[in-house]
Amino acid sequence: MFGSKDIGIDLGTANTLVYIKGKGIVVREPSVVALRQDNKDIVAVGNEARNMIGRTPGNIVALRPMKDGVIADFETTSTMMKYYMNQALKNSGSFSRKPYVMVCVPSGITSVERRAVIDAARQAGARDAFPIEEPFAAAIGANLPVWEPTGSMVVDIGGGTTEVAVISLGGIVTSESIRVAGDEMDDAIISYIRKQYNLMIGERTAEMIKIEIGSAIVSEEPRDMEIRGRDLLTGLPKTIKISETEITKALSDTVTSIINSVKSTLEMTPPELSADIMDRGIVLTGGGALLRELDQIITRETAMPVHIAEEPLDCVAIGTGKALDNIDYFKKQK
Ligand SMILES: Nc1ncnc2c1ncn2[C@@H]1O[C@H](COP(=O)(O)OP(=O)(O)OP(=O)(O)O)[C@@H](O)[C@H]1O
Repeated sequence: MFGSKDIGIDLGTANTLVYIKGKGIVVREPSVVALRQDNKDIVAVGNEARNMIGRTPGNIVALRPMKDGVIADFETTSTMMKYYMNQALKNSGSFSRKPYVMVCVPSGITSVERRAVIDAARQAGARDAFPIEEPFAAAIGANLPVWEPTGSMVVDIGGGTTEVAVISLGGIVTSESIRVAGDEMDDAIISYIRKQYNLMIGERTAEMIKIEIGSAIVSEEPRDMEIRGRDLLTGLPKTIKISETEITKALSDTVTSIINSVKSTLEMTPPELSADIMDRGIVLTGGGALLRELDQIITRETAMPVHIAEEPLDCVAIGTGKALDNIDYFKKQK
């Protein structure tokens, strides 16, 4: 309909993105909320709240309400979603009618929580809201032919979960979801550095190390990096130098879990669809797809071609938005 601006929301455990039909991604912020502990008043949302993680005074807490793929704090999650929805609606001018909203929710949430997210979207001004499964949205966003009778395999590596799915004819044929993804990589780096150097580092430093020198396979010229933390023996701040080789070692268990999940999904895939995947290759989406050499190690271990989607961090949001083109399909499913 002319003038309609339906909305797709990727409510991710690490990042929340809002996509408006015809405009693209209009909100891209971390899924973080800072709350006053006594009365639960919201102090900050998104980037501002993220900068407070590990730095809040006693009465304020900065939290990720969906960390680990489950909604730990449901009310805060709904408030955060409404906040981003309103922000997106405000920035996009007037509407000829209330928008339809497609929400991609973490796969770990229960059906009750799923319904509550949909209700929250309605309260925030949606004409109607529909849930969409994460790997399905990721595959649409990666331009895979999900509606056709051909097998496509997507591996979405987010913050809290890795979702592996084979899709054909508009449905998920086989899938696996594991609670191992970007956050687990950060935790592995934190515990490696604590064990090896007696140095305590925070989540944000661990993520920075992963992005700067993390790799699934050690490169020919391994890089290194200076990091700061708190010496557990003296209690004082300390700077050390760590190498890519060490971080690759720290990440190896996480990477192996992701590879095993891809392998077991392939084992469950009907042969005709496996042949299609062999032709087209496995597509990686989500921020974790950006870990250096992850595509190479999956190719090596599965003997399948592997590609990283264009803009892997945006795939789910774009797919959620594009799914609005097939709104009738989702209405029928509801
Ligand atoms: N260059 C990079 N290398 C490795 N990891 C990265 C890179 N950039 C981002 N990440 C990681 O990607 C993760 C976030 O990805 P994404 O935004 O796709 O997750 P999400 O959709 O919020 O989470 P989920 O899919 O679990 O709901 C974080 O763990 C982040 O550290």
